[in-house]
Amino acid sequence: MSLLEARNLKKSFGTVKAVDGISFSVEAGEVFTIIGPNGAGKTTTLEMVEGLQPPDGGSISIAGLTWDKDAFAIKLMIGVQPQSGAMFDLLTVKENLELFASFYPKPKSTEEVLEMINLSDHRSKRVKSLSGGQRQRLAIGLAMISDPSIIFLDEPTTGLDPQARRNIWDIVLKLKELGKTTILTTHYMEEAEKLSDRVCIVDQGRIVTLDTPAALIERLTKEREVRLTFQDGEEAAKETERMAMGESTVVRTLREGSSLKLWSVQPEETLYGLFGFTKEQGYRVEQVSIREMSLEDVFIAFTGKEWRD
Ligand SMILES: Nc1ncnc2c1ncn2[C@@H]1O[C@H](COP(=O)(O)OP(=O)(O)OP(=O)(O)O)[C@@H](O)[C@H]1O
Repeated sequence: MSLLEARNLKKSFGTVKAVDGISFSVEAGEVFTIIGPNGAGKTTTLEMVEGLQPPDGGSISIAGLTWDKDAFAIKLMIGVQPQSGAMFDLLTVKENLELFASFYPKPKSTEEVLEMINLSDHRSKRVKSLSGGQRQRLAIGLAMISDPSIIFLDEPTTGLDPQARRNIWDIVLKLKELGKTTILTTHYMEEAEKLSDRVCIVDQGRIVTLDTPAALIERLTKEREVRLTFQDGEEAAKETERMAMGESTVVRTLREGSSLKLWSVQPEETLYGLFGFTKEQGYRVEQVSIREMSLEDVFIAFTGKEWRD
């Protein structure tokens, strides 16, 4: 049995089907990420699993327990990152942690949490004077203060700069090292790819696809984009394009001035052939790259839509 099972969850607001039959299971120790564009239904899904919104249909079980029968026991097992309005602005970081700790029978030590969220040096700062990234780290600290086995983080990095985002990633990875299970929502593909054991891509209230990031990328077409830029300008690019079009591994080409893009089913082999040709012709190649596929490509392949962060 999985640690958490959500089956056929549904939730509508008026005529909007926010969640339209979502099912997934999460294993102990996993970082499980729900990713999707704005309005995809991530928060609604998470809030139903967290017991904050009743589903219109479907079922949720956490360690075999259900919200209608075992709400108290589930609340002791899970930690939910509070919305920033739930923190006390005039209290210090440490005081907020101590206050939340007092709600639980066996909380984690405040010192240990301060260390985990890297706010030990800011323990005496009032919450109102924290930066956006520090507030988010405190919110994660508040989610872990009860020492839960499952931690829910709803878009913990939205609106943060890249460094602040990475600091949050470090905390998620530390939680994983401690054997905690983390359920995360995000609309940053890079984040989902870096942190998650498995990713569930949602769009319009439904699961588009669900698997490990590597397996999702592997499922994509075998075509890879190869780019070359020539020092010798347009003529070299044109001639190399003509040669490439004759290669059986090359699917299509696109040239812009002295830059050439081509899509190959065997990019390394194509490159050997191209280099043989350019050397023979005496063309100097300035830049070469093979573009790796990402989760963003998975989203585009499954939905036919462009991804927008
Ligand atoms: N309380 C509510 N009342 C009315 N409509 C709602 C409510 N909560 C969510 N919705 C609608 O349900 C849909 C899904 O919203 P949800 O917040 O779950 O998406 P999301 O994927 O978390 O989006 P975001 O990334 O913008 O937070 C949206 O169309 C949203 O407008």
